[in-house]
Amino acid sequence: MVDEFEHICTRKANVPGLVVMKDVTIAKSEFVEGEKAVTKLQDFQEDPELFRYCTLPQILKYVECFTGPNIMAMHTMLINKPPDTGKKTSRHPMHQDLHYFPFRPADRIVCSWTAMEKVHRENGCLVVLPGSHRGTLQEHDYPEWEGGVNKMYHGVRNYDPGHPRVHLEMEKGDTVFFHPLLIHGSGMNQTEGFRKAISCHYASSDCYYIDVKGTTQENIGNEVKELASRKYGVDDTVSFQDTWALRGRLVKGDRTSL
Ligand SMILES: CCCCCCCCCCCCCC(=O)SCCNC(=O)CCNC(=O)[C@H](O)C(C)(C)COP(=O)(O)OP(=O)(O)OC[C@H]1O[C@@H](n2cnc3c(N)ncnc32)[C@H](O)[C@@H]1OP(=O)(O)O
Ligand SMILES: Nc1ncnc2c1ncn2[C@@H]1O[C@H](COP(=O)(O)OP(=O)(O)OP(=O)(O)O)[C@@H](O)[C@H]1O
Ligand SMILES: O=C(O)CCC(=O)C(=O)O
Ligand SMILES: [Fe+2]
Ligand SMILES: [Mg+2]
Repeated sequence: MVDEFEHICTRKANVPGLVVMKDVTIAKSEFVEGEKAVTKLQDFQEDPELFRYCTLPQILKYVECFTGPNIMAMHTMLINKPPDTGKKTSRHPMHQDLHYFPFRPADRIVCSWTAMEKVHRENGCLVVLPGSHRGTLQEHDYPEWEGGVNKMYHGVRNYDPGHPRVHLEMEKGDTVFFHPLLIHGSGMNQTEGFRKAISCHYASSDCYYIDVKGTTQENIGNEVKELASRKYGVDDTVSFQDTWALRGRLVKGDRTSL
């Protein structure tokens, strides 16, 4: 999967629908080539080699406990957290993934996140607020960071910095499964290496879409729709829900609703 990542970065592989995202400070500075420019690959569901991650039986065994037998891969990412440029933009603000998802119920959604190498505090491991998955969805917005923030890196507004945190230091291949309401983020990468992880958000295909108009999710819904119209030229008839229905891919069972 590391090889496939490199092929994508050097354009030896071209994957329909895949979004290659650069760190904001790297994108706005001079040209950086290949994988060193890439912060994250998003939506690799049409890449056979990377999508193999989403179908691994040793992962689905646990996913099925939360989703039941009809399992959709709704969101796929390969994160290549770069060495921080000094602006602290390699951080990911504390957030709840449910903010991005116009479907419910939350308990039928689960994320698997696998370390592709040793992750620790120095290279920016995941940080979680234990127990926060028992709360509700919070208001999210861009954090006020001096050095800039990556596109769509919304964070929880007014979260309690005094809440206990747990740093998830992991060995290569270790996998964490977490609830979409769990407040989490990741720190700066203070090493010279790129910290790689691969993840998939699964949901039961029996989940249903919700309308985010008038909710705290309206801001991200509008941002995603703007991106879809800029990138694919689609008009306003393509909804926030549609952008998810188009990207979601069945991994097991039947596609009943999503
Ligand atoms: C169907 C579609 C669906 C998509 C849905 C995604 C939903 C995901 C939800 C789930 C999320 C789960 C949780 C999460 O992971 S949250 C983080 C998720 N982030 C994204 O999904 C980002 C998606 N990608 C984009 O928005 C675009 O590809 C960006 C904007 C990144 C590049 O744009 P484009 O491809 O057109 O490239 P360009 O080279 O022409 O640059 C244009 C301008 O943008 C500037 N720029 C470049 N890089 C960045 C950056 N990192 N931050 C800020 N700005 C950036 C660049 O300097 C230039 O500005 P200027 O110099 O003109 O001022
Ligand atoms: N959708 C989910 N994704 C990830 N973890 C989950 C999800 N739903 C529940 N969990 C976690 O799985 C474990 C079992 O959950 P369950 O709700 O069955 O038990 P519980 O006794 O209510 O525990 P808790 O009070 O910690 O939630 C708990 O640790 C819970 O936090
Ligand atoms: O890998 C990380 O740093 C966290 C990424 C994350 O939480 C997300 O993209 O939703
Ligand atoms: Fe997240
Ligand atoms: Mg419970």
